[in-house]
Amino acid sequence: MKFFKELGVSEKTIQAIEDMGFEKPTPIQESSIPLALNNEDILGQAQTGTGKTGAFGIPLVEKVKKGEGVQALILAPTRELAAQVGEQLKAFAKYKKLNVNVIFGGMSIAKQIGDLKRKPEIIVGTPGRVIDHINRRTLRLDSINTLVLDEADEMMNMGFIDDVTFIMDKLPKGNVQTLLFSATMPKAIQELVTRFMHDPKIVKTMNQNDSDPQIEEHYTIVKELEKLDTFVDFLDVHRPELAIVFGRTKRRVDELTSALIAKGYQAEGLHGDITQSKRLEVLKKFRNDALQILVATDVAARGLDISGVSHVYNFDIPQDAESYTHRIGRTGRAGKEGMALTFVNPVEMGYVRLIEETKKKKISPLRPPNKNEVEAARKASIFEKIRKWQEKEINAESYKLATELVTEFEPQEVIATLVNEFLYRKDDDNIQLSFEKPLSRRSTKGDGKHPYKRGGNRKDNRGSKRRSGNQGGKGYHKNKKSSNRTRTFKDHMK
Ligand SMILES: Nc1ncnc2c1ncn2[C@@H]1O[C@H](COP(=O)(O)OP(=O)(O)OP(=O)(O)O)[C@@H](O)[C@H]1O
Ligand SMILES: [Mg+2]
Repeated sequence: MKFFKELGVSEKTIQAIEDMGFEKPTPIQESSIPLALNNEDILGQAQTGTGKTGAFGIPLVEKVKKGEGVQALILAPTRELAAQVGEQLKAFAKYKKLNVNVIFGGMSIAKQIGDLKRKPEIIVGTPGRVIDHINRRTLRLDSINTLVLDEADEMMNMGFIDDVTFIMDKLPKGNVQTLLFSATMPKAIQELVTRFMHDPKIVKTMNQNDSDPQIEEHYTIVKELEKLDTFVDFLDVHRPELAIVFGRTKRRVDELTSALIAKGYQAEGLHGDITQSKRLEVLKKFRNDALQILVATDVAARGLDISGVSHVYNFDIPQDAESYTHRIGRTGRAGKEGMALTFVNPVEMGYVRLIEETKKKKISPLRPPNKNEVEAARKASIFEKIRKWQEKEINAESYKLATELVTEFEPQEVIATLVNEFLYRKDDDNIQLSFEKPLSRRSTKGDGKHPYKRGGNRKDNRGSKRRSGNQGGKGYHKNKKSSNRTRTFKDHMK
């Protein structure tokens, strides 16, 4: 393993990356940086959480010159990812003092126009808002010499391809270096991708053990009506530090979030119909450990790097192996360990097989915890919680109330009542989710075809207002077994 210096990275940038805690390059960085510095086009593939942002970001920061106009454009599929990549690039460029602007929808366009007037050297954005600025002539691409597509296969997917080609057409002809990265690169997409590049170098650092994400992968078979209770049982037994739970639709995310809150968990939802300021606020809370469970659609599947995510749950199984890879890749990052658990309706087993075939890896079955295990875990967590809470200063009012309570009731009775609420609120049978149709049965033999075609509303990330409409309203339903609405999968993506 080499050091950054040996890869041709300058002192200033090495200083910046050392400040970030990077000592040595990861394998994808080691292979990509020298090629990128040599102005080659790169198609880079490496597992989730192995430093692809640095693989394109470090050489890009090296190449860009301060004060010479807009030179690099990085496109990402979601606003949250654009914001995160922007932050990393700013950190890489700290001593070169480059100006990095992040532009995406849902935020004030006037402010972005003002920022763009100052000619940032690097722009990170989502395609929709970038096109907006091109059309308003507030962003000119004629001095761009580097284009990056992060999550390249997603950017070449149905919802984005037209926007991305529109932007590429506006770039100067001839000498733009293109750097395309993703953890997944289905064959069909790879051919498309290379058409946009000049003799690209294909860099794949997949099966190198030291960069393998350490993710323990499991599935559990569960019927739709038992999903919520089983999930809560697993949560109590696993006691995740931070967890991301993926639901198939926006309605599902809303309902699951409300149900978890009603059962006493700290949870918030993230999907394309939530206002942008709320989306950013939720993610900030999650990053700062002020929120334990993030419930999300696939909008959170790609690229997000949040340390402390110990568990990923697919409350609903994703319909293709790529989505699975990205979702579970939110844990087990930068050499850390993680656990992923997928809930599978019996008719969906074909999808587990598809994922196993594509990834050439077995996912092992896990039986739901039994009553005793759940009780033991909940009891243990009460002790743990009380010890933790006692570290905080206890409000004088609380002491006063405690005295009043024990004057009126037996102390044991008071505690037993509180414990009962804490432990058994979770078993409230009245909290139900609307029925969500399982994925349609798939042949378990594997038909050799890649089901890569997906929902047509991928653009939803950038225009949350565009598809508001009826999202199932109130969240979870009390005393309502199933509302059996027939809505298609596509209607609810993101
Ligand atoms: N050389 C390095 N040394 C130490 N940590 C690193 C290094 N490079 C990257 N990291 C850290 O590893 C984590 C994952 O990096 P990054 O987000 O770039 O992964 P990725 O490959 O883009 O993953 P994904 O496929 O999910 O987008 C980040 O927290 C990053 O700061
Ligand atoms: Mg990434």
